Amino acid sequence: MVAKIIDGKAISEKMRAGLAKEVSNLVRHMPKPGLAVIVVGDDPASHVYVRSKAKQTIEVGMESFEYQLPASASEHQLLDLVATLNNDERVDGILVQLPLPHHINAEKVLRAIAPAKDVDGFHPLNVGLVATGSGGMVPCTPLGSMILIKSVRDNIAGLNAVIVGRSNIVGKPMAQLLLQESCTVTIAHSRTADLPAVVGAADILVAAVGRPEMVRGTWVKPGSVVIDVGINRVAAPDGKSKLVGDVAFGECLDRAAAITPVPGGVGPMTISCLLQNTLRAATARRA
Ligand SMILES: NC(=O)C1=CN([C@@H]2O[C@H](COP(=O)(O)OP(=O)(O)OC[C@H]3O[C@@H](n4cnc5c(N)ncnc54)[C@H](OP(=O)(O)O)[C@@H]3O)[C@@H](O)[C@H]2O)C=CC1
Ligand SMILES: Nc1nc(=O)c2c([nH]1)NC[C@@H]1CN(c3ccc(C(=O)N[C@@H](CCC(=O)O)C(=O)O)cc3)C=[N+]21
Ligand SMILES: [Mg+2]
Repeated sequence: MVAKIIDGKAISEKMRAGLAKEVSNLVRHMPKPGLAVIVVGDDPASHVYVRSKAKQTIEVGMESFEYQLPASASEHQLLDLVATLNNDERVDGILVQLPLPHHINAEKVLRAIAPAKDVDGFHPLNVGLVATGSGGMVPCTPLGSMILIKSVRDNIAGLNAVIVGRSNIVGKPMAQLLLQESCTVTIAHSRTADLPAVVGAADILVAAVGRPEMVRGTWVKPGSVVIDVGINRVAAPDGKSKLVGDVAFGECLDRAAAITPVPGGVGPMTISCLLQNTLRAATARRA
């Protein structure tokens, strides 16, 4: 078997072309949808993401507002800025880039974002709505991963889905979406006994661990769909660095039915889903 490589970059570009059309229709009768992104501190990786988010936001015809606070910014300052943006009519979506510096309580900040503007889907109200299948803003990375799964499998009901990783931003919401689609869902984590055996039962595998190429090809069930969420920067032979996922991609090519690459898989989908959530927030809020 030769795995189909799922082209997240191409699918995300198509999504944005569709969003751009919708936005151009919308702005005939309302102001441009706006996305505000707040970064605290000067982590270079965060800046790369935030720049590319801003660029793509503008490309689909929306307004981008960027806020940079120093690493020394207080929790109070950040909460103040969130409150200002909650009340800013031009702003439909608010994203606070994670992780935050340790002296800031991230949970408190996420709860301060107006749920209607919570385009990350991290506010407890949206987490609850998604968990009960009652709507709510769906977190971007799981949403994008689900679109990639659907691009290769029409009906996933009854399939065994295994997620490695139980974070609030990827693993847990991914489990909710797969359960909603009637998969039999297993969530594995650092305390899981015999991870290779658990992974080996997966018809759909989602790896969201943050450990370069931890999932080996021999673990993967033949014929499965492999979604690699991991983004890990590692040293390359040429002395530079490169991105690799949480899955040993090359080892899976003759086992999996389909697999996402890193880069060019889930990452670009995350940003397109963020823009989709922003458009959704704008239409809902201004209706
Ligand atoms: N493509 C994209 O758009 C995005 C990519 N990412 C990437 O996805 C990866 C995961 O991110 P995130 O969810 O935030 O990470 P976290 O660090 O929050 O969570 C990692 C999870 O992996 C589990 N884990 C760690 N080591 C092992 C192990 N040896 N065996 C099994 N499970 C293990 C942890 O278990 P435990 O809970 O027991 O500690 C934890 O649940 C990262 O590489 C990140 O960069 C993240 C967000 C978006
Ligand atoms: N509040 C919040 N929401 C997030 O959604 C969020 C966050 N904080 N903090 C950081 C993580 C990570 N994340 C990525 C988004 C896009 C790519 C992406 O586009 N990656 C490209 C490669 C980019 C490169 O070359 O560095 C790819 O995989 O092809 C990666 C990672 C969103 N996150
Ligand atoms: Mg997101």
